[in-house]
Amino acid sequence: MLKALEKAGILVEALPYIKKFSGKTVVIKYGGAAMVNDQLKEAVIMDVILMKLVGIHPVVVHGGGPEINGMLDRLGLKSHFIQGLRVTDEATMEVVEMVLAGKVNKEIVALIQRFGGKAVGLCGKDGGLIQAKKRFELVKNEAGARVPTDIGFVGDVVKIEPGLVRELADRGYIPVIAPIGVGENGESYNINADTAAGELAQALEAHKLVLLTDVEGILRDRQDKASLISSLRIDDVPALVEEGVISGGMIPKVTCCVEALQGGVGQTHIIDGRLPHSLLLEVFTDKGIGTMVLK
Ligand SMILES: Nc1ncnc2c1ncn2[C@@H]1O[C@H](COP(=O)(O)OP(=O)(O)O)[C@@H](O)[C@H]1O
Ligand SMILES: CC(=O)N[C@@H](CCC(=O)OP(=O)(O)O)C(=O)O
Repeated sequence: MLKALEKAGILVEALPYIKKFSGKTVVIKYGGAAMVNDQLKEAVIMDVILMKLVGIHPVVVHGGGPEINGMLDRLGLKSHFIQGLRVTDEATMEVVEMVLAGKVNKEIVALIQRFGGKAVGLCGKDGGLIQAKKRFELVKNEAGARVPTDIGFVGDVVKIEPGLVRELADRGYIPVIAPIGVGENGESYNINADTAAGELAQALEAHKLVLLTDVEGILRDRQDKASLISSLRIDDVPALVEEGVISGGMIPKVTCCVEALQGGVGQTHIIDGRLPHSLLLEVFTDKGIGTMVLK
């Protein structure tokens, strides 16, 4: 049990951070891998609600990769990834949209409401929020050259229309956003949730972008927790990707941090969403956790 003085100390420690972030936007990417159990989900949601109550504008962008895999599995469809991105044919796109915009999005909204917050769920189609076009992923061929490769209905963000999100945030709501983009002809695009979060953070001129995931942060050696890279300069990122230290799902994460910083976002962090209240620790305490990617 914490003694009263210690509890007070914790609150006092939070004060400068509350003051610093009041009125500022913090984009939180809540990944499927960090949504593994209800207890953890509730802890994340409570942190987000607390942020809102002290005057910060949290915006949640969620993933749901494992949920999509589960549903594809039940339907007898295969999951296939290239460089961390799901190869998305028409049937897969239908499932992705149903799971992300239909199921996961509304579950998060309901949870926020249940714990006393106010939330509105959107996908990138609502109000033209995330406008996208087909992405051609650069993939190394046998000769080692990077060639543009068709991976189906995977989208690149063309434009973000952030007005609606700002209005909702100003009116006391926590916007919850599913990473589905809309094309010129109203077609849907599957956008990696980290990428969508990074783009939204830029468009909203966010103070901070926090990516919650299922590892401690960026590890130099994935078998060794002690090898956590606690701060990483953007200039050092390409070499770590080239060496294979950063691979798979970590590639879109670190790329989106780099782009967000270049696009004016103040701070970017990759933290462990499995650790209860990691978000709170990151935002309100002196104790840095996870990996901070910085300019
Ligand atoms: N250097 C690294 N450090 C930590 N994790 C890494 C690294 N390189 C690749 N990864 C992988 O990236 C994963 C996180 O990405 P992903 O599975 O897409 O998570 P999320 O669902 O949270 O977006 C980790 O679980 C790990 O398997
Ligand atoms: C193009 C692409 O890969 N889209 C992702 C979108 C969901 C996502 O990013 O979920 P996590 O954050 O839980 O990984 C997918 O289909 O899995």
